[in-house]
Amino acid sequence: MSNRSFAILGTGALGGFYGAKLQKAGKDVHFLLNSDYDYVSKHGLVIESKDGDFTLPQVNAYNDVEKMPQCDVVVIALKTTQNHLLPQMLPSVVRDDGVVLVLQNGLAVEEEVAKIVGNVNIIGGLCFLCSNKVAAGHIRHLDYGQITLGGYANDYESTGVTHYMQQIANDFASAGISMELAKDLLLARWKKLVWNIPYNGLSVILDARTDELMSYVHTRQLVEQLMHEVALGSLSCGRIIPDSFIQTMLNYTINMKPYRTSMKIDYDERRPLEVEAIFGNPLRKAHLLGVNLPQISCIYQQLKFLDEIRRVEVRDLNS
Ligand SMILES: NC(=O)C1=CN([C@@H]2O[C@H](COP(=O)(O)OP(=O)(O)OC[C@H]3O[C@@H](n4cnc5c(N)ncnc54)[C@H](OP(=O)(O)O)[C@@H]3O)[C@@H](O)[C@H]2O)C=CC1
Ligand SMILES: CC(C)(CO)C(=O)C(=O)O
Repeated sequence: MSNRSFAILGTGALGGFYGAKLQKAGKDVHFLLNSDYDYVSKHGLVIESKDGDFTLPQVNAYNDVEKMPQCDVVVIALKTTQNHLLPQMLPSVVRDDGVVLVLQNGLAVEEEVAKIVGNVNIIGGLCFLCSNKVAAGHIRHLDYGQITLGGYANDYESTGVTHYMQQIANDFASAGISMELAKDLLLARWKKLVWNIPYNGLSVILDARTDELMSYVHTRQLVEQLMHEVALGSLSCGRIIPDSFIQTMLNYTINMKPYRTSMKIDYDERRPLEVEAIFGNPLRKAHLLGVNLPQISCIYQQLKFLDEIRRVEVRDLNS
């Protein structure tokens, strides 16, 4: 067993789930919390999971990154809407020569991380996980859980499978998490967007669950068209997504339990939407390479409107 230490920045649906699994497997894990800090420092974490429920009555909880020890692996599990906090969080918690593991959805976060901490290894992880936080320190894992890891190098050059990726995959695998290693992080991120762009976007705009989007011919066609446009975006970066992958994602969703996407949950809960990481960054990357993605752009503009309206409502409610 390795003795690598882990810092989980954002102990919510994803960070709480994977962090708790790592601690249960005997790893040294440190959790950064926000509003749940008091509760979790007293009561720990409860994980309800389709793979078996468990509780951790005691965890290393922090409400200030400066109080955390420097760790070997720093897992970014905040919503990307909080990434403006990373410049003040990362430098103090990551060990020189340590690893920053970005488990968020979307594109280009690794580029932001590389600008903040130059002396570390950066790994991206694509999580096929359906998990929600249902109360303070209480995570409900509904389905799936696999993580695909890919190494980050300047401009998303492909790194192949690195030693660091292998070590971290072993740590997570020893905690019962299914792991896959990708040679090319940029391709892996575009592949994840094949799912997130249509379902996250349409679930909010059309007020629909995944099963509803797949039940009607018009929405199903729209999902498929958006998936093909994501593949065009990927191609603009020189990464080929085959049609068979799109078919696999459609089948995957048909077989999934009816699901409210993470963006839909955020919208319903009046939280900011991850529009820039999931839509804005891919659009800008493709645009810089001379490729416009009109259908994705149309979804992006509608989401920006809905997000802005919600933010104004929340601001007015709190003032
Ligand atoms: N949930 C899932 O199944 C999946 C999620 N993802 C991605 O993972 C990322 C995280 O999503 P998810 O876990 O669902 O989101 P959550 O909102 O459940 O978790 C984020 C956590 O970060 C905490 N946080 C926010 N600000 C701070 C701060 N300043 N200091 C400490 N903690 C803070 C929040 O605490 P508080 O609420 O108290 O502010 C919250 O608990 C996103 O990019 C998402 O797209 C990807 C695949 C699946
Ligand atoms: C694909 C899925 C459902 C789980 O990985 C997801 O990423 C999300 O809801 O945002």
